[in-house]
Amino acid sequence: MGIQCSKFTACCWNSQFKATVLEAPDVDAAENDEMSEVDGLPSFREFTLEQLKNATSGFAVENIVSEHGEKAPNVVYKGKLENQRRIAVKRFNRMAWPDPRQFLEEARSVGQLRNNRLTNLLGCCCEGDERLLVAEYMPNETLAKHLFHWETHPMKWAMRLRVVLHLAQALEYCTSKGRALYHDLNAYRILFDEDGNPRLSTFGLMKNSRDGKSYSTNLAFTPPEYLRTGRVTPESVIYSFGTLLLDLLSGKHIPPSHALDLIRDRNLQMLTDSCLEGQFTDDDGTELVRLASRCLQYEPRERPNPKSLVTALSPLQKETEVPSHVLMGIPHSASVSPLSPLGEACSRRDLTAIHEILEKISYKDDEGVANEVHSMFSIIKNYCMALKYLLSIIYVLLSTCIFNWTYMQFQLCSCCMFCSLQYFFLYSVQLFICSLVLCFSYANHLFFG
Ligand SMILES: Nc1ncnc2c1ncn2[C@@H]1O[C@H](COP(=O)(O)OP(=O)(O)OP(=O)(O)O)[C@@H](O)[C@H]1O
Repeated sequence: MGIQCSKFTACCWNSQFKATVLEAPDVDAAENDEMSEVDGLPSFREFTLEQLKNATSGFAVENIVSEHGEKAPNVVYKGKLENQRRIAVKRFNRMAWPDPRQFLEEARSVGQLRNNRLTNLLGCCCEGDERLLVAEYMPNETLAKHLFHWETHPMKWAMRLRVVLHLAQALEYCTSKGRALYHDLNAYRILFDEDGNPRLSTFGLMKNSRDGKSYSTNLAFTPPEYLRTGRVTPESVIYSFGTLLLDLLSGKHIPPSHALDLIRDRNLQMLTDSCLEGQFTDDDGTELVRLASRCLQYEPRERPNPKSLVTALSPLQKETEVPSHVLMGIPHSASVSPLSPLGEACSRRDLTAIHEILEKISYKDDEGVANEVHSMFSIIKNYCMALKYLLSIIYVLLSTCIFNWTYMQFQLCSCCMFCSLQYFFLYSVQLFICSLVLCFSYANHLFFG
């Protein structure tokens, strides 16, 4: 049963949350393999700059999707490959990856990951000064948009729980594949796919560092060890996971120190999003606050690992049978009839694309229709030919009769045998010549078409 947030303030909070950190055993490889199956996704490849220029209409401004595009040194574009697959292209600043080999090595390594909790990396491009990454395109915006800048309705509690579980599963998968270091984990790195399911951006797995240990960050709330050493570790990622739990609980990006103060003072009403009133129980609220506190431990070793996050979050899930797009209230791609490539080309009024598609597809697909049309035309042609011969015969017979009648009027006398014979002879010659003409034109048709 749901409770009011004020009741939630009475939830117990004590030092046991700080003291106990249950570390789950290492991730089971078989389980991960099962999770990593992604149907119909091509393997990682290298693209030419020309291909990515074509896909993004020459990196057109209207294709920029980065929500903080003007300020950010790296820009993300949406685009479409020749095979109509939609992609997100991250174009790095020229200084980001000076060494092309290092960039390629990193991209190829991240490109081996395949999991439906990730925006999988489809390829990269490394030509001249250009460094580009290509990932699956996520059409339903970022967590930041849905959590902090929602327009129609706030994100439901059940969906918030699903987001953190998917995120924990994504981190668990990456860790199991030796990529535990995720950079700048924040609400802009979580994107929603066409089904409204949350996914972790693979762009956060690619960051350059001169010494392989020190990284720059654009996190608003950095882990304490980063402030001390300038270095990030897998435990730093869990700290950022804790800040994301606070984001989801509060609907705001509040400083962790402030949140921990509120938790210590048992002032949880201030911590939780007022939009969530009545949507969660005491126990669930307490459990999530407890988990956030564990992730935000000052000592990195006291924070949980991704596996134990999954274990803790799985039983909290609500409305598991309801699809994400329903919980999110977004239109589903399956309910909108997708346009065929030809339909899309027509809607864009792209004559070149229409011509190419017709050349590629129509000639093959419409071969049967073309054959039928062709045979229909030959039948009509044959009928026309027959009609032509019939008309020729009628014409010859008629003209012969007229000729004979005229001839008789002027030449014949009524009793002369000679005249009768002459008449018969002329008539036969005319018939013979007519037959010859007909035979000749038919033979002409047969042999020369
Ligand atoms: N696969 C994707 N599909 C759709 N949009 C994406 C995708 N990946 C990223 N974006 C958009 O681009 C924005 C920037 O993504 P990115 O991962 O580059 O973050 P960033 O903070 O700019 O990274 P950095 O500063 O490390 O370069 C995201 O917030 C999102 O709006």
